[in-house]
Amino acid sequence: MSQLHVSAKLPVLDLSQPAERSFLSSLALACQEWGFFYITGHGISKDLLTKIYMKSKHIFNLPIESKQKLGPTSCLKTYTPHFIASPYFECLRISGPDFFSSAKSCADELLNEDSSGFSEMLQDFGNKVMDLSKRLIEILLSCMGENYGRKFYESEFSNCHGYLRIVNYTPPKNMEENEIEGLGMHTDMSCITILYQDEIGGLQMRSKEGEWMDIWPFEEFLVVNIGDLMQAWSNGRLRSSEHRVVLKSMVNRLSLAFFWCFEDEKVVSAPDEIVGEENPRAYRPFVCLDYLKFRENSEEGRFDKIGHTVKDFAGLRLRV
Ligand SMILES: O=C(O)CCC(=O)C(=O)O
Ligand SMILES: [Fe+2]
Repeated sequence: MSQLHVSAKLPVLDLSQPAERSFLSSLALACQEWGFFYITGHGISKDLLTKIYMKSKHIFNLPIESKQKLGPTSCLKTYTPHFIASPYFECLRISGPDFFSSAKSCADELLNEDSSGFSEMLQDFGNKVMDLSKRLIEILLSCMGENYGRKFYESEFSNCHGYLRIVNYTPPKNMEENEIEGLGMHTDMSCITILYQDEIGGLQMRSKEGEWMDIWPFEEFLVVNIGDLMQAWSNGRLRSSEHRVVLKSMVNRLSLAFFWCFEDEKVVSAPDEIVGEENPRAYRPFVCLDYLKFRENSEEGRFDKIGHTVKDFAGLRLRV
C-alpha cells in the first residue's frame, strides 16, 4: 500500500496496492484523530464522474416546479429543496442496490429525453462504491485486529446497503461575508461515506480539539468518512468525522456522497473482542433504525448539531 501522505497527519490509501501493516497503523490513527482519509486507485474514472457531474448540473438547473415533482410532498420524495438543510443546499437521493431504477424513476419525472444514460451512469457508480465500501470496511476492520476483516465482515456487515446523494450548493448572488456555511457541521449516519467533491472545494473537517481543516479536492482522490454507526460498532476506536461545507466563492458546487449503512433492523453492538479491558464498552446496543429516527426527529439533528450524536443517543459514559 502506498506511503503517500498529503500532510503529515493524513494518509492516502492506495487501493491499487496491497496493504502493509505499517500503513494500516497510520490509517487507524487518522481514523481515531479525524475520522476520515483519502483514497486513490479506487477504479472510478474521471470520465464517469464528469458525466454524472454534467447531467446532475443539468437537472439542478431545471425550474423549481419540475424539481418539486420529486420534493417532500411528492410520492417519491427524492429531492430535498433549498431551505431544509440550509438555504444554499439542495439534493437528489438515489437508492441502491438497484441504482438504475431509482435514478430512472427520478429522471423520468424530470427529463423529457430518454433517461437511461443517467441511470446507467449511476448504476455503474453505485456498483463501484458498493464494492469499494466492502473493501474499505475489511481494511478498517483489519486496522483494529489482524484477522478482523475476515472474522467480522460476513457476520456483521454483509447486509449493509447504500444510497447516493447528489448535492448542489448555490451561494447567494451577493456574498457579503468571505464565506458562508453551505452545510452546517454534522456527522454522517452511515458506517462509512465515500465522497466526491468537485474542484470548488469547501469541505472542512473538525479535529477533536475543535480546529477546522480544509479538505482540498485532489483529482483521483475520494474522501472516506467514518460515520456514526461505525463509531458505535467500533466502540469509539474509529471516530465519526465532524464536517461541514463552507462556500467561499459565488460559484455553484456539486458533490456526490455514498452512504453505506447497516440494515434498519440490525442491533449495533461492539463485539467483545473490539471492546476489551483497555476500551470499556462505551455504547449500549441499539437498533439501527431507532438511531436514524432519533436523528430525524430531533429538529436540530436533521443536519446534526451537537447534542444529537450517537454518543447522546447510546453513549454509556458520562459526558464531561
Ligand atoms: O458536499 C459535501 O462535500 C459533503 C456533503 C455531506 O457531508 C453530506 O451530505 O453528508
Ligand atoms: Fe456529511
